[in-house]
Amino acid sequence: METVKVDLGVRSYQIKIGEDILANLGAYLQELDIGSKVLIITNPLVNSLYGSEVKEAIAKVGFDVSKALISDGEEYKSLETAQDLYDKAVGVGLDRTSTIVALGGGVVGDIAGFIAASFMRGINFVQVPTTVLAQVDSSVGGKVAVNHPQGKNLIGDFYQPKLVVADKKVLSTLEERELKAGLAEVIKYGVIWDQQFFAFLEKRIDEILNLETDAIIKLVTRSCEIKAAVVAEDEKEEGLRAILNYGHTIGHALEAVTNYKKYRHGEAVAIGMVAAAKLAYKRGLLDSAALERQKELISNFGLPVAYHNLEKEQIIKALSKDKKVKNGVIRFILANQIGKVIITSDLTEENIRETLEELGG
Ligand SMILES: NC(=O)c1ccc[n+]([C@@H]2O[C@H](COP(=O)([O-])OP(=O)(O)OC[C@H]3O[C@@H](n4cnc5c(N)ncnc54)[C@H](O)[C@@H]3O)[C@@H](O)[C@H]2O)c1
Ligand SMILES: O=C(O)C(=O)C[C@@H](O)[C@H](O)[C@H](O)COP(=O)(O)O
Ligand SMILES: [Zn+2]
Repeated sequence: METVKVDLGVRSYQIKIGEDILANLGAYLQELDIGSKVLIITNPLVNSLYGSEVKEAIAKVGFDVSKALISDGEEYKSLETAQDLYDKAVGVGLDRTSTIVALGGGVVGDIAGFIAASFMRGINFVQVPTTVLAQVDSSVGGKVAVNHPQGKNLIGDFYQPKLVVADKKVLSTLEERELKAGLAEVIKYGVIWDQQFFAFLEKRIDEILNLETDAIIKLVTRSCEIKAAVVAEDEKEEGLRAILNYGHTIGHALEAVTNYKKYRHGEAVAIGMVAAAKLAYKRGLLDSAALERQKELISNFGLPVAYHNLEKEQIIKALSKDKKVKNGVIRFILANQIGKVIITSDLTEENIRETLEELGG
């Protein structure tokens, strides 16, 4: 088993990564300083696949375990769903020593974390991510949130889990589209931080798409190491952490204008990364070879590199809701080579319009 530490002083925690480790979950929880009540938050699909195994693993060591199910889909990462979950938390009698376990992808993790952060002003939180995206990104770093109809993750907090347990085994049941969507965030790490990792991804496309254990464990571990390093340096996105938003400025706008229904988060980020690479090329930051390498890797992982049938002006309007906007100015994360990015607002509206035009399919 691999272990990655997220170094945050008293809020430090471990990410355990391995194959077939879910059965040990109860034992891992026993190592934490937590009370007897545990509420697992999951959705019907993940529950049908792993709910019993996880509940049993936790209950067999003596915890008092309940479960809450939320509807499956990004559109349910909402305040309405949160209200149902608060009702459940009160109903099963959680107290300040209780623990919420998020069992699912990023949607479950983000909303379960939001409940953990706010219920009784904060109770224990453990992430058991079951998608590639959640294992490499959303379960780590403490961004918890629900969406507002006009913008992604507009209501949320920074609230760290006490533990993350990523079991490679559960990825075998993922739909191909979900597997590929998660790989967009993995490509992101290569572009923002580690050109060798980017080259590893270019070389191991088939093994990764076939979920070969060595390649996947390496991919999840390296992604978590990079995210942990960034978060340890800037937990609350006062500076550096914004680089984890590479591809998200336009990506989030695409999700919002399509009511969170047309694109998986990773797909929108994939298109957003192509946009960011084109913008960087136009600004003379990035050479054409590095632009092409990004486009090619995104496309080789079966991810979209353009959008279709959307109004450019609507996307531009949605950009103004981005959380990186400061005093009305949009900030972009742009690469100046594979493995290095800068945060800049030095872009004209013309640059953005032109790029959206080119990406418009
Ligand atoms: N907090 C963060 O730092 C952060 C980072 C990246 C993304 N996110 C958020 O994460 C969300 C996207 O997460 P996602 O891509 O995991 O989507 P998701 O949570 O919607 O999961 C995708 C689909 O896979 C299913 N699923 C989950 N695990 C499965 C398994 N093991 N086998 C079969 N099916 C399974 C789910 O039921 C769902 O239908 C977005 O809301 C995004 O904003 C948050
Ligand atoms: O952890 C971060 O920081 C990220 O930006 C990771 C992103 O992949 C993720 O989608 C995040 O939820 C976006 O955050 P937001 O603050 O732009 O909503
Ligand atoms: Zn993301």
